[in-house]
Amino acid sequence: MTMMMDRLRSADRRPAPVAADGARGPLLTVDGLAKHYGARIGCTGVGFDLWPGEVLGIVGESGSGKTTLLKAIAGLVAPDAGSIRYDAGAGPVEVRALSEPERRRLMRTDWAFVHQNPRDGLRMGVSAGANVGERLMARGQRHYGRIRGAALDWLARVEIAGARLDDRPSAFSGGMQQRLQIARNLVSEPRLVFMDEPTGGLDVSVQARLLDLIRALVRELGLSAIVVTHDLAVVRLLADRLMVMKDGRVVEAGLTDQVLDDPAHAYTQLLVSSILQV
Ligand SMILES: Nc1ncnc2c1ncn2[C@@H]1O[C@H](COP(=O)(O)OP(=O)(O)OP(=O)(O)O)[C@@H](O)[C@H]1O
Repeated sequence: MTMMMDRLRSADRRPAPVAADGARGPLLTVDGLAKHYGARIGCTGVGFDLWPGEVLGIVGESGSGKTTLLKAIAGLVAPDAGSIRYDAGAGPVEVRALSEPERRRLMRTDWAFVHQNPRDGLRMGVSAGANVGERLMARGQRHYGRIRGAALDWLARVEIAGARLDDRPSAFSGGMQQRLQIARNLVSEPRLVFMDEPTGGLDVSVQARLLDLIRALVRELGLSAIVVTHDLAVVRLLADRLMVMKDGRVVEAGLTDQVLDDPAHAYTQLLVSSILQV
């Protein structure tokens, strides 16, 4: 299995893009990552590289381990085994070896996590403006006018009227809450964004608009992202590369169009054909 994954990784590896900050090589390198819940496998033996500016999609049916993998990488659940190396430009750092304050600082600055349910990623008791401004304050920004200006700017970028700045997220629709969560996450200019079913649970028309917005922001900001979804249309639109998971393991990986148009693994063929038949 490991050999197969190594082969997949080297086969789909593209020349290293050079990031704006001059960093070369993968932004993130995951190796042998595993998380068990008692005897049950959450995910196991997962390895991949993520290059600067690249969007990686993780697909698979319910229970295949997508969310566990995403949270294990992002440090929201503790992995049992494996390594996660992150390179912000000064050389790779083993994330699992960071102290808790260092890891939290990484999550507040370089990394961001967009939850499927905006309630998990927003503070529902404070205003939209405070939700967006908070991450700037966490990065040391203290100037009220500048924080308010940045919050207004980001509300506009996610298509929320500036007049809603002082409203609480509970007064927003589901789609607006998700856009606010995205603004809250992107305002601090993270390099790496984790997204767990970012369009899940929304009406189809709202999903399409949100997907367009995410795609535009990812391209405009040159973000690297890992996007978990069970929706192949989402990865088709967003992801450069794809990993297909089944029973906690990666069964296929490659360029998105290649995997979707010419799936090698029987399980991926089933996933693709079941979608096409809908
Ligand atoms: N907190 C938990 N406690 C025990 N088992 C868990 C827990 N979270 C996930 N699991 C199990 O780990 C496996 C992978 O679950 P996970 O939620 O990562 O899959 P998923 O692909 O994200 O599914 P979905 O698309 O439904 O969210 C499943 O067998 C699940 O039952």
